[in-house]
Amino acid sequence: MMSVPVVVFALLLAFLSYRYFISPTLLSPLSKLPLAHPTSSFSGLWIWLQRRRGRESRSIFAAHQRCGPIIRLAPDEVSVTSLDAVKKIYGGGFERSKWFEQFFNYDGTPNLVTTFGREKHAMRRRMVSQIYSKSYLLRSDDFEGCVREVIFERLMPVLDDAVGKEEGLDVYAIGSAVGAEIVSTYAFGTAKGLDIVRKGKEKVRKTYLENGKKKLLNLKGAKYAAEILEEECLQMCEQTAWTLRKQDLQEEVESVEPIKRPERHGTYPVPFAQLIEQIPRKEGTEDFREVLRRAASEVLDNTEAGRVGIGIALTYAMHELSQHEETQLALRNELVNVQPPFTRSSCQELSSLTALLRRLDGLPLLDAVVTETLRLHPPGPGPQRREVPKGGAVIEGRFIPGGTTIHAAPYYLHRQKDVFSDAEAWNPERWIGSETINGTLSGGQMSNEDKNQANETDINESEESSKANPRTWLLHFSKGPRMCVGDNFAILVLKIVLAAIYVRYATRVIDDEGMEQIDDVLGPPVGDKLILEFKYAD
Ligand code: HEM
Repeated sequence: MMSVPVVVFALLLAFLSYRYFISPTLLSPLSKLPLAHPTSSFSGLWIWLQRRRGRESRSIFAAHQRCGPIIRLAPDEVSVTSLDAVKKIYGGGFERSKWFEQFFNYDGTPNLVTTFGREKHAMRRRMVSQIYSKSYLLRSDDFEGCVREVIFERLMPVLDDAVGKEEGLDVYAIGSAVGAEIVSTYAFGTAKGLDIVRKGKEKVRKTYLENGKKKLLNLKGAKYAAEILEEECLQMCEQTAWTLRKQDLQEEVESVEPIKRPERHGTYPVPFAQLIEQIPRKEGTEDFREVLRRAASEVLDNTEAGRVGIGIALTYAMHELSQHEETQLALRNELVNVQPPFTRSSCQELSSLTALLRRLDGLPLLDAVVTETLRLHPPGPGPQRREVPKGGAVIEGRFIPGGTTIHAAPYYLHRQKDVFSDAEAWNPERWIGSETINGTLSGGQMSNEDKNQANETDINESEESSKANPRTWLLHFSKGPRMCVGDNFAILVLKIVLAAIYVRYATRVIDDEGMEQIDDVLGPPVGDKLILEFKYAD
């Protein structure tokens, strides 16, 4: 006769073996999928280790090359590389996985990234999608004002100062600062938004960038850094709200007793004004402090997206151009031929910057440089996690149960050998003459809504015709209803900054040690810097 403890132990062992080994390995619908690693069916250890060692995307890519377009990484995690699967997951609007909860700001105050649930998300997205659309930006005096101030009045003197200096300039730092500042000034107006780019702001710039890095990469002191950034952003919200209120009061007074209206100081805070007007009406929030916190959570997330996304893309575009002198010359040639001329001296005096932005947006080589940089060096190269909806879904002919984490990643979609020849080479030429989702080469100006439709069409293309149109494989802004809402903003900013730089300066590498991208969800340079030499172009 077995004693009671032995029976209990045996039952427990049987239950654990069933729950954690037999069921996931033999009975789960996922058991038919190829395994990224022999242990993937019953353990998440392998993929956890790859993540810890900073080899996530490279390891998953290698596993796909061995095992095909759909693989199991862990008992409840699947990765895909086929376009059909991407269409279903992202075009079908699968929810973001709980992993994204780390992007809440202010103790769980949501923003667009962390708004779960289709309807709630669509409602928040409608508040901002129009003011970030290309058609809006290219007609906006406020966007033009931000570009003029941040790029021509604040950035250019810093670059002029770097000319001829032996120590060169850290382009990763200044590019990240430009990315954050242009989003922040659009959100709060040039008078109240971030001011970290210009000469004399080196100390605040360094502190801001360090706090951003600590928060995002969860480095030592991340919590404290996050609190500082949150407090700073909330203060900008409070000051901007106060300015808006003063303007309203002023207008009330003026309508009774007309007096000369004072000049408005700086640009209008477009996204912030939109958020504080819409959040109470659409989300039913009466408490003004809560409205401010929600607006701050949104703007802080956008500003960080600008710092990271625009910062990384700018760094790699300039690194590649500094190594490809012939492309740098061809780009300058394209820029100096823009009519009316967009030359070194006319930059600051351009009477209509918007007209210039439109022309720059239509330049083939500039567009190709940006697209190729985002293909080979996507700022977020890693997996874009989604959750299979309740009831499950059929992906690549396999049934995937509801609740499974599923994803694709730009890193391996952008390296498909049968789509991109010589995929590891930076070759902007591959995009010249190719069709475009953003409508840039055809000179069109699509709104976000137009583009979402184009994206749908693009999502509905067959695998065969998609191979002929490599743009359909690009995932750097994701796809579908949860794709990046700032994509047009980011592309326009990248184009105007690169144009303003390369029409005026020539750059050369001084120190590019550690330029490989961190292999994680976000991919800044491992060395955390890129030092370039600046010279005035001939
Ligand atoms: C080159 C620059 C940028 C890149 C590569 C980029 C990339 C992305 C990607 C891949 C996503 C989807 C992430 C996922 O679901 O897994 C995303 C979402 C988002 N991005 Fe960007 N982004 C960039 C710049 C910006 C900027 C400047 C803004 C500021 C407005 C912004 C705002 C957002 C927001 C709000 C979302 C969430 C959209 C939603 O849930 O509906 N991004 N971005």
